[in-house]
Amino acid sequence: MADSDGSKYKGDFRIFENVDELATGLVDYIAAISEMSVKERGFFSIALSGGSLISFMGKLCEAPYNKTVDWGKWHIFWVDERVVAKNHVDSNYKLAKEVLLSKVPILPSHVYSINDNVSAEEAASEYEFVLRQLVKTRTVNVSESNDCPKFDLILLGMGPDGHVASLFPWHALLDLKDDWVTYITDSPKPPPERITFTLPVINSASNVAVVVSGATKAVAVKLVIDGYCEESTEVAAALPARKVQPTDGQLVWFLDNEAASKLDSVASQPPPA
Ligand SMILES: O=C(O)[C@H](O)[C@@H](O)[C@H](O)[C@H](O)COP(=O)(O)O
Repeated sequence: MADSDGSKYKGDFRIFENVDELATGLVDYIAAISEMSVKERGFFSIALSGGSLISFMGKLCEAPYNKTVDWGKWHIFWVDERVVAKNHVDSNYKLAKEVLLSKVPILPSHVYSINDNVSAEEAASEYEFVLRQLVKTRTVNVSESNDCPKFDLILLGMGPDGHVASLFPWHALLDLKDDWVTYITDSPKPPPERITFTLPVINSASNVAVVVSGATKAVAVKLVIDGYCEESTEVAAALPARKVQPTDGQLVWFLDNEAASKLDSVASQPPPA
């Protein structure tokens, strides 16, 4: 189904029986992009969202990934982060550290967490400054079309309202064109204060993966991918996830059967050989 402007939502869609198989498919994909990025650039720049997505990444601590991934070349960022102390239960950094960062030999200097001692506005500004330095050194690649940072991989979750990162339906942040990192103080999903990448940065990535599981997301998944859902009065085009369309990167959705249960026709496409 196309949007009012006739655009059809494009992407690859991988549907898995259950979350365990989804997690395996996801970490295989991450390991493959890591290997390709390190071979091509000598670095792998990956940006993480929060939520259940991170629990799936725990498989990277297991064989064979713990031995085959070139962890020393990883540079880890956050697509969005709650403006709380880094040891707070709501911190995406804390979540990623417990599940992955504390269990694999990623260099601490390659882990770019926010300054948790300043306001949301200052944290966003500082994070963007750090990012601009890393684009200058090409640790993070740059998009030829708009000078945005071109991450090797951006990992997104999606809320039941179709939000990604900390970009929520109908929010003014969705219209930002020049900022790379912005902030929100009225997040509908608690906690209220967060920093977040903007859509231009997300859509400049070489690879974007949207990782969604569970029946509670099925209506939003259908609205985003099919462009309509009889069970909802929501305007599909307003869902931030439907605005994720990488300019010249690859988009892959990782779905379990429950999240994909209302889709019309997306046949599960096996990963490339
Ligand atoms: O910091 C955050 O809250 C996230 O970045 C947010 O975008 C999350 O990824 C989705 O809300 C999905 O979360 P679940 O997968 O846990 O539902």
